[in-house]
Amino acid sequence: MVLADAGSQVTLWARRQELVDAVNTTHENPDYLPGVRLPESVRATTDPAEALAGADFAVLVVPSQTLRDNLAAWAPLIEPQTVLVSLMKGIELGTAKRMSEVIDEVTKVGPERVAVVSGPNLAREIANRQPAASVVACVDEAVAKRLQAACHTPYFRPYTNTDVVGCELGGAVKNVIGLAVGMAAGMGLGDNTKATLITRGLAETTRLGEVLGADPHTFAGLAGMGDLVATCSSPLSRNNTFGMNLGRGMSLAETIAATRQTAEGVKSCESVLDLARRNGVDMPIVEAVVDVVHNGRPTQEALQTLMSRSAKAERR
Ligand SMILES: NC(=O)c1ccc[n+]([C@@H]2O[C@H](COP(=O)([O-])OP(=O)(O)OC[C@H]3O[C@@H](n4cnc5c(N)ncnc54)[C@H](O)[C@@H]3O)[C@@H](O)[C@H]2O)c1
Ligand SMILES: O=P(O)(O)OC[C@H](O)CO
Repeated sequence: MVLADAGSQVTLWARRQELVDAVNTTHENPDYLPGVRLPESVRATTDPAEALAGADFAVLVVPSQTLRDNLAAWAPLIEPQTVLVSLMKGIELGTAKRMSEVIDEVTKVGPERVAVVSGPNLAREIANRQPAASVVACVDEAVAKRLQAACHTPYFRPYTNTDVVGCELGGAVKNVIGLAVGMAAGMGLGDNTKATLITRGLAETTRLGEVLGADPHTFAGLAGMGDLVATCSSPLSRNNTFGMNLGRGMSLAETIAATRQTAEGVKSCESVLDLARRNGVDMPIVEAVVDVVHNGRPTQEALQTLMSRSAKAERR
């Protein structure tokens, strides 16, 4: 919708024929965004070759853990001019790779043809055309500027950045911190606890980012603090809601059953922790989330562990 509103002809790929038919005939995606009328210049197809033919940009947005397999099938269809754009906010399990790394590894297009869009961009609010800003990141600034122009609308304001690593880490780790903040809210804890988790969550994200070569300033921007604040304060956030259900005492199985859409932090908390450990970075909040989500640790115990860590300087 954003790309179409900015003037592009958009072809949406989807797996199910009935959803494609609904988008093409009613201009609505009834399963994911009911009540939102899509521009008529958005067409849908089940054929990836049709979606990719002649594309200036291919915007990739599937659950992060499914990207590699999907992309392997699409790679032969990607034309030499096409820039690959990731909207995904996850880290791959097993490899601990960011999505742009997976894209480059599978397609071999080179980092200059891989871009990332990340920021406080809850889909439902964007679909309602509420004002929002975002970051368009690519190591090649000229490519970032082209993509910025392609998604700039009166309600969507993209800023360019060349720090792909920082933008992607900001997006992936905020989902995990969103789970932690949701858990605290579900436990009935108040704003001091939530603000502490948000701020120290950003501190551990920045610590990881610096070791991986990101610009620490990125984490104070839209793809860092901006996205973290949106996710940690919104009832629309799947990660926040997922955490809240766990904090209220629902089991993991019940919480998964209650979650219709992708809450990336549930899987990515493990891969973020893996990435941190590979790089010798301490991420205690991420570790606590993994303990609760994957090791069945009660939220109260995980919180106690966090609060009983040794006292230290705020910056180290
Ligand atoms: N929804 C948001 O507000 C938002 C905002 C910014 C970024 N993101 C990111 O976008 C990514 C996708 O999330 P979403 O919100 O679109 O999730 P979603 O659950 O709403 O939609 C996921 C889509 O992927 C499809 N899908 C599921 N498994 C698939 C597979 N194996 N192969 C191909 N398609 C598959 C589903 O059918 C669905 O259409 C995530 O990384 C998320 O962090 C989401
Ligand atoms: O619903 P969430 O938790 O995946 O958050 C959505 C977006 O990432 C916010 O920018």
